Amino acid sequence: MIEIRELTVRFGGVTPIQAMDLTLPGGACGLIGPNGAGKTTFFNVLSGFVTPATGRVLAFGDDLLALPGHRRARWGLRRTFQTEQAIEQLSVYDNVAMVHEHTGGHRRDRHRDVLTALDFVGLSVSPTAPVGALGAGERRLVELARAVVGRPRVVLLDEPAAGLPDEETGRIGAVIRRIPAELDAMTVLVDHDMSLVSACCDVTAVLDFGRLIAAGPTQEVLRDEHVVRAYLGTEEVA
Ligand SMILES: Nc1ncnc2c1ncn2[C@@H]1O[C@H](COP(=O)(O)OP(=O)(O)OP(=O)(O)O)[C@@H](O)[C@H]1O
Repeated sequence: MIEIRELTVRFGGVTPIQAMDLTLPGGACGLIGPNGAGKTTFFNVLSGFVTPATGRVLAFGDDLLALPGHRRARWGLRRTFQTEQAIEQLSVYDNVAMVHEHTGGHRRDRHRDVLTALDFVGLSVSPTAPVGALGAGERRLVELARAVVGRPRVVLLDEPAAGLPDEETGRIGAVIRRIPAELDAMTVLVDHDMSLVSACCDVTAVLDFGRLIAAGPTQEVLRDEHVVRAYLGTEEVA
């Protein structure tokens, strides 16, 4: 569970998050909103790239903002970024092992944990293959493997299937859907693809230019008239 209280972020005159109060109950959660609504900024606050002006974030009761960024990773906070982070010249294995090391995984467990993560995401290429030689869908699976290796507790996913065709997006969604039950970690998915959000998230919150405008069971939220208006004018969201 993540509890956000009175969270405000300011960049000069821009306030991308304003007095946000939100409880993400655990399991599979979604966060949606128009471009510039503050979703990535929210992830940046949780992962330590941005310091908020005010507010508290409790993750499973722990005061996340009191921990420096590297301690949050060791605590079990993981994230993917809109742009791929894997290093093209390094192998699939080394790219995942690097995160295992950074997040405090024991060296003696590394081989097993890296192969387990690759198996979990269903990556069928050789672990020794350089990431630069992989196709777009496989590279996104490497990003997911990096986010789940070891012992994640909260996995933040920022448009994890961006740019992929529907079939490969479905494959990514199927992996994300398994994370809460099989890895005992909660997921928070930020995405503009409402079919992916519907498929992966039990509950969804909606940000609109710094303000939380809806939160609840995903199917109800996607039908909410305020959400439909904020997101797409008068059209249905999904
Ligand atoms: N480091 C920064 N300095 C100044 N302004 C910033 C910074 N980071 C984000 N912003 C601004 O904050 C607002 C929210 O941006 P953010 O990237 O969080 O939105 P988003 O909801 O993730 O959008 P998208 O769906 O396009 O990824 C935008 O107006 C953006 O220009």
